[in-house]
Amino acid sequence: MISITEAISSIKINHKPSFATTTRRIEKANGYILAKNIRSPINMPPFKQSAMDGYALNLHDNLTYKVVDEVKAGDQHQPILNQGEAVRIFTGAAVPDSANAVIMQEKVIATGKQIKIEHQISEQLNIRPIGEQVKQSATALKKSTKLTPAAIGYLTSLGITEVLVFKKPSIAIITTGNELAEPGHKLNHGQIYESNSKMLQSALYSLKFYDVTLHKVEDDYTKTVTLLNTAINTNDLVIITGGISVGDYDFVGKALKELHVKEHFYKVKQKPGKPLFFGKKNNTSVFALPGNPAAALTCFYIYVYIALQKMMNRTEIELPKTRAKSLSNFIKRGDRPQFLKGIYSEGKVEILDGQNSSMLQTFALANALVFLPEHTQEVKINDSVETILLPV
Ligand SMILES: Nc1nc2c(c(=O)[nH]1)N[C@H]1C(S)=C(S)[C@@H](COP(=O)(O)OP(=O)(O)OC[C@H]3O[C@@H](n4cnc5c(N)ncnc54)[C@H](O)[C@@H]3O)O[C@H]1N2
Ligand code: MOO
Repeated sequence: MISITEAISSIKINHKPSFATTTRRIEKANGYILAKNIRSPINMPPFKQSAMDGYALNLHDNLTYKVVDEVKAGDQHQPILNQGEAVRIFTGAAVPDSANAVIMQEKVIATGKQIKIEHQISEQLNIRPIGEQVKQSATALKKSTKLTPAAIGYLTSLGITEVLVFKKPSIAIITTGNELAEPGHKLNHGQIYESNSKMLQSALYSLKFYDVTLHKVEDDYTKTVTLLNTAINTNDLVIITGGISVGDYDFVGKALKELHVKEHFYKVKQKPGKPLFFGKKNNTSVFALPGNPAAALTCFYIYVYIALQKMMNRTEIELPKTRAKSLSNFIKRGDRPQFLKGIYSEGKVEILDGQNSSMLQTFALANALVFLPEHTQEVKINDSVETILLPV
């Protein structure tokens, strides 16, 4: 049995960023990392652009201007202004070359075709110069930038429709167990609904990993070997739940051995999630998480999460941690370090009841895991506790 620290460092050491790339449509690239610098194909803005509804002026010494034309957003004509002339203009419209300032309409007195401004204004006022945001051929975003909704908006504003990004791992989730029934069917005696697959798939989706397939296998050694073999050969990451403990019908460990998956660790001194396995075959990572749902999800956040971040070449590879004042008393039994479901808010954390690894009810309310190290036996109200913030 190894420690949590050893398990985490094994995962860090054994995951390298994947440099495989893929081209994605921009609207499907949120959360991906750019695999090369992107040059702007255009100047942005592409023309001298008005930032206000008002008048574009060819400035002169007088405060009175003659309005000679109008340019709306999208208009293509370019009226030529002599000094002292103005055109009515609107936000986003192209400012004529011969205009050198825009005054907002609230600041003028208009009488027929004439306007009067209150005082002299400076050149270029309210004009967004060509290429102010980014110049044509300049680097719009650098390689390794994580694409966010704002980045997608920005690249789209430059007319970019697809981007070269680092591939995300393809992930198989395999659930094991004869007792597992599909929701939608009546439960027979001894059955429970299978919930780990949808839970882990949702956790992956919220981290923006979408290449996820779900598989299930009954407690049968040959079928387990066959399914694991295919999953390992066709995915970058395989997450198995259940069947990893020591029972007569726990076939996952034996199947992984038969398939020559190199074991990096099996069993971590922690609660929940003691029978956690991590191994690799070729470039595929294999995590066998305990079947108990809360144990499986805890192991996902503490361990699988790190593997995913490393694969994606991200810099923040562990979930954020903070110290928080406990709002609860808690007594830890045994000497395993423990992760406890909690609700964190503004520097304080409530440790929830119902910490059993089979229970998801409290996990459904939690937004944090409180970590109690090996030698902490008790938490009292107002004690400072390490708190891991969940991406929920
Ligand atoms: N003799 C020992 N027994 C057990 C030990 C031990 O050290 N010695 N460890 C216990 C701990 S801790 C855990 S955690 C579990 C882990 O067992 P497995 O990973 O082999 O998981 P299963 O036995 O298959 O399932 C455990 C539990 O979870 C339910 N389950 C499984 N899969 C799903 C799913 N997809 N959706 C919902 N629920 C699921 C399953 O029905 C069981 O109730 O072992 C202890 N035993
Ligand atoms: O590891 Mo088990 O998850 O303690 O119940």
